[in-house]
Amino acid sequence: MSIKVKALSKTYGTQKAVDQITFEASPGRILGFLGPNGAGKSTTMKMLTCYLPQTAGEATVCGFNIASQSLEVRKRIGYLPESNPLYQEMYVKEFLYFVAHIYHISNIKERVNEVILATGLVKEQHKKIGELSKGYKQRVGLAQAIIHNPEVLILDEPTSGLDPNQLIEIRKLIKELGKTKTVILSTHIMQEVEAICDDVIIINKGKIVANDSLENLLVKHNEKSLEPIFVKLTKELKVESEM
Ligand SMILES: Nc1ncnc2c1ncn2[C@@H]1O[C@H](COP(=O)(O)OP(=O)(O)OP(=O)(O)O)[C@@H](O)[C@H]1O
Repeated sequence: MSIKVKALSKTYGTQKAVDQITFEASPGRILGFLGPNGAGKSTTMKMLTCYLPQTAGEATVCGFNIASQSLEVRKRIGYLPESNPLYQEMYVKEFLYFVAHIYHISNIKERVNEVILATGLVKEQHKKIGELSKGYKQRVGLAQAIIHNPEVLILDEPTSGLDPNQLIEIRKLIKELGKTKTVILSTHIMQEVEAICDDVIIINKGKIVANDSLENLLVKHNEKSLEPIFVKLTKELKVESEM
């Protein structure tokens, strides 16, 4: 297991954003992290990537503790945050060189060219990031997440804003990466999970309400697709009683 999460919680003031979640993720599998708006997905990802300290519980990434060994954890994780903050004034290639320097990558020129190719940025590599379309900015975000060849990839809504052609390309790339790495991705697109994920966690109001392989989940709920399962497990009780 490269990610082990045990009773991890995050409280903002009095609100429990993440409430004692426990799960594991292993290499060679892609884990889809689903939940309605505000369920706690981004908060969980921020804790796993050491951007946010947990309130309680613990987690390890590749055997390193997220609270006490954050440097070791960060070395092994590639993270695409939800808002994909990029330096708008930098050129694509310049930015990737900059990130590669931070990670002390030895063969920088070769590696930057590799990720530019892998993320389909060849034509845009000499543009300023601020001048790119949303989809291409997303690709730059992915490129910076994989540049140090991390064992674990945490991708917060990696395909949001992509056109259907880009979507297919990026999903193909994530699927390829998932063959050897541990990938956790959050998305609101159920078809995306069905297309690329091996395992599924559904989180609702900070608590895990489903944690299984995609296959098992469909069998257990006797459904052919994920959407009705998601709705059943996350709908408001009020709505339920009205039906
Ligand atoms: N910095 C913060 N301060 C206070 N509350 C926060 C903060 N960040 C998130 N929250 C709250 O924590 C809860 C979980 O938010 P989070 O962003 O983790 O949800 P999410 O599942 O990623 O949602 P979405 O699908 O909308 O991106 C929400 O109720 C949110 O308002």
